[in-house]
Amino acid sequence: MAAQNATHAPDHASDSVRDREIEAEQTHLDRVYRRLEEKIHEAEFLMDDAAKRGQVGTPGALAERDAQVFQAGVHLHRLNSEYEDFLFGRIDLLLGKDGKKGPDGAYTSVEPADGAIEDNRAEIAETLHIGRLGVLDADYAPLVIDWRAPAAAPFYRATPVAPGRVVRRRVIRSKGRKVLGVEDDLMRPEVTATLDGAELPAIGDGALMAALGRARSHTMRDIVASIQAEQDMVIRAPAASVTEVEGGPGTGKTAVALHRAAYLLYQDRRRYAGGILVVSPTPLLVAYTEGVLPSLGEEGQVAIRALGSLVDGAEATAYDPPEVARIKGSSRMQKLLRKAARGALELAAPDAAGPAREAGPGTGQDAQLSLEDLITAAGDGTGDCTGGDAADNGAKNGVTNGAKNGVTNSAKNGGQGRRARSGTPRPTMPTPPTPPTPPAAGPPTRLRVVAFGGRIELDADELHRVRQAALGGTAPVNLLRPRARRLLLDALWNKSGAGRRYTDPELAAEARQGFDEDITTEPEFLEFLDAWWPELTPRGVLAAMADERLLGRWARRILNPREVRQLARSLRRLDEGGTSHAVKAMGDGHGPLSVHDVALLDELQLILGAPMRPAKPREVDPLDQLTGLEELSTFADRTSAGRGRRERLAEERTDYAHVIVDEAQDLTPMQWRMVGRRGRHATWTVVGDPAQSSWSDPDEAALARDEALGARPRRRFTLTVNYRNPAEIAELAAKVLALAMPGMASPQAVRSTGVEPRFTVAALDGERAAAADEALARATVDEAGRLLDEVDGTVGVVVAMKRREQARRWLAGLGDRVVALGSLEAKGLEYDATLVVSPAEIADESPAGLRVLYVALTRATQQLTVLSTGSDEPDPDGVPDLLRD
Ligand SMILES: Nc1ncnc2c1ncn2[C@@H]1O[C@H](COP(=O)(O)OP(=O)(O)OP(=O)(O)O)[C@@H](O)[C@H]1O
Repeated sequence: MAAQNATHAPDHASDSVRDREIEAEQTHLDRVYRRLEEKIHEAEFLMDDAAKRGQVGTPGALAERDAQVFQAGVHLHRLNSEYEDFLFGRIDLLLGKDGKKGPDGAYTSVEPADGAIEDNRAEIAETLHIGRLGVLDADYAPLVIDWRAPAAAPFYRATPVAPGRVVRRRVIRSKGRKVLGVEDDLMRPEVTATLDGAELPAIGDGALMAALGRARSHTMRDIVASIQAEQDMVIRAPAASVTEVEGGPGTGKTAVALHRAAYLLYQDRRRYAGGILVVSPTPLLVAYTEGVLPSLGEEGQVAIRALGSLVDGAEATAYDPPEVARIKGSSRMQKLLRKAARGALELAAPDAAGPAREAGPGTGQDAQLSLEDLITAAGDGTGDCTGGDAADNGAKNGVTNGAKNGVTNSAKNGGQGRRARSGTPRPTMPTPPTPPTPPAAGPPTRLRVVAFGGRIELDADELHRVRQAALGGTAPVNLLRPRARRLLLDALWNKSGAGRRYTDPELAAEARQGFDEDITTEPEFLEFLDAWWPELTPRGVLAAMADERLLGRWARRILNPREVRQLARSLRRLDEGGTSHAVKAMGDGHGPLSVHDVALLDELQLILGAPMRPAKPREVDPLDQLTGLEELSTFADRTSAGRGRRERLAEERTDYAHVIVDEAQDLTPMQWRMVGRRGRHATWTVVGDPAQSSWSDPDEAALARDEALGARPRRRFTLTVNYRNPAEIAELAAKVLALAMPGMASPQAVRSTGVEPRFTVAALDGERAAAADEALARATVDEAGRLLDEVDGTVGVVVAMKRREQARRWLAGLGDRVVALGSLEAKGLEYDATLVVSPAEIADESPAGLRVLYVALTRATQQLTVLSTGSDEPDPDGVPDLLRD
């Protein structure tokens, strides 16, 4: 920790010294802007020159340069108006041990030269300014060092214990082109240092405290100006393999993970052109954090996605009740989904009412029938692929005379225009004058073809056997269709007995080839195949699982009957119309998804196999194209134009070069599998806090996590300082931590505000439920209003999940500084003030309830109120049972 231990002069510098220092920084900033303008002029000159000299270079290169100049102009304009702190830091350094300079023009030595300090006096040998991008002057001397460059590392790492060459670290606050203030930390307070003969002053109360004291908005800010040493170690950790970071609430895990993404891109843009994925637990946390990377100059290659939106087309925000989430998240689902996918084949094709089925005669089935029904219904004449009469007609018409002599004359006989091949027998399928069959669901239960002048039929049992044979092994169900087709042909061929008629294997093979060709080019056969082996969709299969009877069969020895009931009931949501029979659901499944459904969809995608689609060309990253001036992009630029692009990039990619998992403690085993598939070849940064886990079976999740990360070597870090909560709030939260995870250490709060948490009580025991709710509503609104008056920024009201909608209604009139959150939604977020409503309700909601309550209690940066109901058993001071000593 640098600033925490650093000595900052307690604002002893007089106003005139402060003004002088600000003036000096202003002069430097002006120089930087002048240099940026020069660079734009240079680019414009190049353009002009190129135009004068005609087509020098390829048209593509000229267009690129044109775009570059245009972009640079736009960016400069925005830099002027929008970049609050383009230049934010400065370090004053002693002479280094060696005189070597790095590529950024700065001296590389970490340690000071012998004799750099004598009698506690020293001369500053080098001053570096740190900013969001690097700028060199015309002589290649550094005007600004990019915060990610090695030369900037001492700005973050130096501490009074290990100051290296740093004497003073300064944070500069600016807006647009104007410097507003400076905050200094002295790393060697005992040394009197001079710069150009004048003593080096120290101004302000220290940068970290200034940053932490600022009011919060609904979006996270970058911490680039005040990254602390232990955080910097994580951000700059080598990219290889897996970086795991643990730390309590408010230790900066999310901030560090995002800064690390920017650092990795800076270090090796080519490598990470494969994209960086940041996985967040909730859309709220995505919205809260998504501005950080653009403000650091990076966004084009980073996709931030919530767990509920990780699968294209899925946008889940609903939460399952804990007992259902527990089932859906468990790794037992893998086996169940495999069974369900195979079982679902027996149900209707998704387009069961579509034209293909109408074209195939006799495929009608009672839409409500399940597999058993379908099989027992076989043989009643409704499940044919080809109508019996029609088949007879075909035979009578002499379309086929697969005769003993093996000569086919279907072409001669005008048989359906098939290609005639001498020497091969000609099995055929007739094209019967079929009356359209009413749309129906359920797979066909009989396949009938006409070949060799006779009818060949596979009945329901035979078809079932063929299906089982095709399903052997673990290959994706949709991709097994060619195999099923081949096995069907084998079965038909065997049944025809034609194979026995040929003693000459060559003739037999030729006959078989003709047989296959003729049958498989018949529309009726293809229609049969479509209906009998439909292409399954993940949503369709999931919806089919809403049928409790079917699910019970598929889940035998996997779930208990209670779990089957709970799961089936939950999946009924997918069947929008509410008609929950499985067959209809198979063609439907487009109802709202829960967050946990998404991992199931992803697993099913794997089990079913994606239909082949032409590969989309990968988009070129504009950052790769812009050379030299690429650094000059700004926040507004990147957020507006970037969003659409970011979404497209995320849509196209399922495999990333680096995966960052935030709040990793919350991923269920099924979610780990989903995320793991997106980083099969990736390096990883995984941040989390076991004490905040809302998942009830951490061992199972740990196993799934290990599988997702594979055998890659891991590097572990622990963050120990809580930058969010004042000590007063952290102390209260620690009481719940002691209950939730006995023995687990709390992070150390970096500051204290002197404001103790407040306790109030809404409703007392014995009140009727409606009256108690009203009292709770009133108390919530009153207290939220009071907190809004107390703080300048945001107020978060955290309630049990079951009260989420209710609380939103209660608070609707208080404006947008206040937000109502279900306890599971509070993950990762922070507010100036937090109101936690009924700790007992939150804790009782799930087996991990105490940990969820711990999360709720650690969201505030300034003030916390705990509002109790009767069930909290508050003492006379309003302190609920759970929070007493
Ligand atoms: N070095 C720093 N300088 C200034 N602010 C910081 C620093 N480190 C963290 N913070 C601030 O502390 C707060 C907590 O950070 P962050 O959300 O990243 O913590 P976290 O460990 O992810 O917390 P949680 O586990 O509760 O989600 C944020 O407001 C962040 O900006």
